[in-house]
Amino acid sequence: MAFALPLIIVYLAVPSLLLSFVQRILQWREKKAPEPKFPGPQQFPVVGRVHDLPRFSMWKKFKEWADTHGPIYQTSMAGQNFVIISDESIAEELLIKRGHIYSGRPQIRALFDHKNGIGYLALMDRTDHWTKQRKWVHAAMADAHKHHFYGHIETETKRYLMMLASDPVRFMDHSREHCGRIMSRLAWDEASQGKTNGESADCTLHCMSVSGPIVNTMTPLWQLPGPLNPWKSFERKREGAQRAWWTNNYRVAKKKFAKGELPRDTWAYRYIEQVAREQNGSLDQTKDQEEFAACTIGFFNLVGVVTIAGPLKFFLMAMALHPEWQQKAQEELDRVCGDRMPCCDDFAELPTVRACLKETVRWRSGVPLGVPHQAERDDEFRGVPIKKDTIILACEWAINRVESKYPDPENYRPDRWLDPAFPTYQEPLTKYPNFRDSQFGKHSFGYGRRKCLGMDIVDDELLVTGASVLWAFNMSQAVDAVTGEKVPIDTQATNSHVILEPSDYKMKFEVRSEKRRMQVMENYGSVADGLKVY
Ligand code: HEM
Repeated sequence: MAFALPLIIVYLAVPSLLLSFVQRILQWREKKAPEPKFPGPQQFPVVGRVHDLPRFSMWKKFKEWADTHGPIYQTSMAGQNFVIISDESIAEELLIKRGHIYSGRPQIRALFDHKNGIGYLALMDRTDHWTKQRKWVHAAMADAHKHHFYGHIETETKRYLMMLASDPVRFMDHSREHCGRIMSRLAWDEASQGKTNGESADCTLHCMSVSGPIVNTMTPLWQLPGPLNPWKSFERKREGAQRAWWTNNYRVAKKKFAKGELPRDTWAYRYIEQVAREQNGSLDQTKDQEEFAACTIGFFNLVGVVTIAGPLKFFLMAMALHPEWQQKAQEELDRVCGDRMPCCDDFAELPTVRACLKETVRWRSGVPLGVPHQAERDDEFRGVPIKKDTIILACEWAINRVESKYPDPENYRPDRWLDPAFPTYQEPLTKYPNFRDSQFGKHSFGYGRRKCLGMDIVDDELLVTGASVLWAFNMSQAVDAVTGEKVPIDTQATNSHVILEPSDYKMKFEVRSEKRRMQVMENYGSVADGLKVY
């Protein structure tokens, strides 16, 4: 790669220098007053401010700049303009009230055709494909939520508890697989694909993240010709395999539907039944129509894996580090559920458990930068012009640390959702806190036309899974066998993906009693026959 550095410099420098030279001449000729600007870090020629922006944990640098430059500031990176927001109400003004302007998505260099294509609902511009897929996913999610996901969350949680009881060391793997199994069951009646689903999601997220392929930051490298461009060939293979896998699952589901063997409580059933209805019973579809269907269901279920696995892993971490909150939540569970594993119907009676979950997502954001929006046309905000294509980042990490709303922001404080003395307290506690429609913390799920489509399942899945783990286990920090010391956990070490998971850490799970162990095993026994394991 010795040739790469001069090449990068040439690619970055020549067009940018030319552009800046021409702009200066034009400004000088027109004797224009400089345009008003938002404050922001000092910019340097060509690079803007890319040189000291870390690819990993970038959100911390954005928070640091917010502390200096305020709740809305601007910066640029190699010619791309950014507006960074660290205040919820400003984010709402731009991304909700002016959602008709700020709801595009920026180009991610290492992916093919995600803005106009059919593969990635969350990364499309507002095309017809996006409208169609978003509408379909929204309706499918709302309908499944009405039935609390048909009991599959509880069934899979019985398996998850058994895995934690028998193989606690691999709790990180079990946690992601658990989330993958639930989504794969709901999508295609194929829970056994949960592990593949998790791996596929993880790899896709790597490719779409700034911390992923270097071409996502050094974008001109993407133009290197064939043999010199490992990123393009990797992506072609990755995307091809993912599409083929989604399409195969869709076709298998279609065959099962035709034979009357596909369960009605799958998203594939919902889709195929609509096809049959619209075509007077015929299931004939062109290759493109099948691929569209496969991507709609495939991406929907892929995005639901790590988005929940990340917060679940941080929740387990928080419980290990905060025995006082673990105990409070367990007392609540013992009172409400006794010897019965918790379920969706216990929602109203478990405010402490919900507060611990909600605080987890505030304390360690699953999407710490938010998902970037892009200006679809020129605009002006507070007298400052915002040019078309500017990327708007509502930095979740910073928004979650606004002291006036979240006092003592660096610490894990579930009481902020339970105690009327805190600004984020909301009544009645039988309903709040929640993820779906709390007045506070809704920024974690984004804004306006691009708002998250998964909040319903987040409420159910995190509640049942989190409450059930607390019901079954005592959790604590691992202890070093040699020194007898607690093994420290780095709570900020993550994979730095756009949707992130904590890095591997160690902790201890002990079944709360022998009786509880028996219950965990019996629960698993009661569902094992109906579970697809291989
Ligand atoms: C705690 C868990 C989750 C968090 C914090 C979260 C957060 C987000 C955020 C910040 C966005 C971008 C919104 C914007 O651009 O303004 C988003 C979009 C999206 N989310 Fe979630 N999400 C979670 C779980 C899920 C789940 C479980 C699913 C599906 C099963 C899901 C499906 C989606 C989809 C499809 C979009 C794209 C919407 C669009 O671009 O039009 N999310 N989510």
